[in-house]
Amino acid sequence: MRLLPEYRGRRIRPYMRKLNVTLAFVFSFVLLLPAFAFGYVNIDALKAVDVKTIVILAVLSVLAIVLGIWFSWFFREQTPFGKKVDRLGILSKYFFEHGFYYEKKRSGQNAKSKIRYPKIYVKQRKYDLDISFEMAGNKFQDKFSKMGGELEKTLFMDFMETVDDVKYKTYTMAYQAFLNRINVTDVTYEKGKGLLLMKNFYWDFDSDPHLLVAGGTGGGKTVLLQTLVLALAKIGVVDICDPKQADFVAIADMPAFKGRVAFDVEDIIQRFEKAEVIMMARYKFMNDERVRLKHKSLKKYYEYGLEPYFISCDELNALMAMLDYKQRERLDKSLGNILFLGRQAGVFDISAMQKPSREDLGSKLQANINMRLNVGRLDDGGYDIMYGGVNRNKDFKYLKYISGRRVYGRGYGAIMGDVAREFFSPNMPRGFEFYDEFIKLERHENRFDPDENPEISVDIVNDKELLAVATEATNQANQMSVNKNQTEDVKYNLKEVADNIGVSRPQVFKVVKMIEDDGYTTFEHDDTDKQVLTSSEVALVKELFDFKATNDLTWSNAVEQYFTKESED
Ligand SMILES: Nc1ncnc2c1ncn2[C@@H]1O[C@H](COP(=O)(O)OP(=O)(O)OP(=O)(O)O)[C@@H](O)[C@H]1O
Repeated sequence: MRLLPEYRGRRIRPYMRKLNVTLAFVFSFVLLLPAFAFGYVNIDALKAVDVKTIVILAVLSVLAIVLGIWFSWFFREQTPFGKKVDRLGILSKYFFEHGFYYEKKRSGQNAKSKIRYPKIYVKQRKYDLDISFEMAGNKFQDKFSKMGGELEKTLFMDFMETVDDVKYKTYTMAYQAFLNRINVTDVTYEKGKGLLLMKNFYWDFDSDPHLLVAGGTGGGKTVLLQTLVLALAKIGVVDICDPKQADFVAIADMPAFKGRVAFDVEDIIQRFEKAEVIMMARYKFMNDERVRLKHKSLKKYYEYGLEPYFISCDELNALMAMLDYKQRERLDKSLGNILFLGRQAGVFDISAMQKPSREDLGSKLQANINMRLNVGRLDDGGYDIMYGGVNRNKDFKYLKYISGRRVYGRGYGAIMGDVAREFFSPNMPRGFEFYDEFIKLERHENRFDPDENPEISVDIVNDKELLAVATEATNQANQMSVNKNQTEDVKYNLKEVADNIGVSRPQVFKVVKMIEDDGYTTFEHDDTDKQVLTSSEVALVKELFDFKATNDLTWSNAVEQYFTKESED
């Protein structure tokens, strides 16, 4: 039970729309004080119309006004506090210009009418802000329920998600994603979290298998792909397909990649066919181990001591354009099986393309790639294929410059079904050469690759029994979105849960509390009585966020329907 109303931040008021003028006025006034003092001291000269004194006073006054206006601009645009103040002004102006106000006529013929805004609050944090709109019968409530895109345009920020409660609808908007950018060399794998791509942004391939990277020419797709290859080759084997024979030519003879880079169309198709063999050979090994260890069901690859295996392909559009009908069929079959069955065996695909297209991907392939990143510019259709219906109203922006500097590798990222968030591909520092890093990589052996182990038979892909084992394991894994055994001992506090999901801590707190209060489940509490969640509980909360977004529900409805649906299932 709550004794006090929830603090939702600063209320937006009509006067705030004139904050920039007010600030300029205040700054100018302060700076005019020396001019006034000068005038006061030289009052006699002024009375005597001394030209020199008048000129000095005029210059001082003009300077004070110009400086006052500049200070006001500098404060609002360049200081963190000033930016917060500026956002209040921008929002107030937006609500005024779009008629989101009540007007009360005052008595008297020429009296101005009084303006009042509905209750709108802004809570600004370091990386994001919440804007809460009062609904509860408010005449603007229909408009307030579709504000995501408008707020993005108005504040030039990234819409993350909405949370509904009884009276308010709250939009979370993120800014300064740029500050979360990391360097290429900081991209590392963290157990239980995945590959760190940005501060608080991971690709957890074990729970969100396969990655699609898209972006127009020069957007930074290849640099991102090289970054991924560099980080992933440290934790497993990476095979590479480069149909344009461009960026990976130099690494083909390096220890970690020798015999693992394909350029010709036929070689590339064979590489995908071999990746399917590798996947099935891993399933065979895992299943034999399952029998030996007397496991009831097949666990994930790392439970049997295996490292992940990745197959990456740059320029998928170009590759598809080069294939004849037969080749396309072969590629679709192998890639399709890898995308569908790869997760449990730790076999992951990374595909990069200039322009995501339904023909090149096919709906089956597309549906099984869980993680999406784009860098540079895409057209509307491209964003739609990448991020789906949940993001249809999102205002995807293309930024070439930030603070006057050319920016590379900016785009969006999301797990399929989530709201896309602004993404900055890890920064390649000046003077950094991938070549120097690739050459240092140690070779990880791949005992499931028929090229590297003659005992592996390519016919394993036709083993019907093994296929049944793989399919069943996949179906089971798909039902349980996170394998409980993996990180049962790792506990996440609510801040970590929020970071993992990409939402704010208060939102997670609210959902967790609602689940507990409604008696659906209880979470463990730490010494300070704060909830801590296991990874499967994190997955549950995340699924709830997805469920709410996909079905466009209020939180209480989402929680209720989600758990009733679960128990019916
Ligand atoms: N993350 C980054 N950090 C710093 N610079 C980058 C980054 N990404 C790209 N660049 C700069 O942009 C240039 C082009 O990037 P990249 O080759 O990755 O583009 P692309 O999208 O693959 O284009 P294409 O499809 O034509 O090959 C790079 O040579 C580099 O100078």
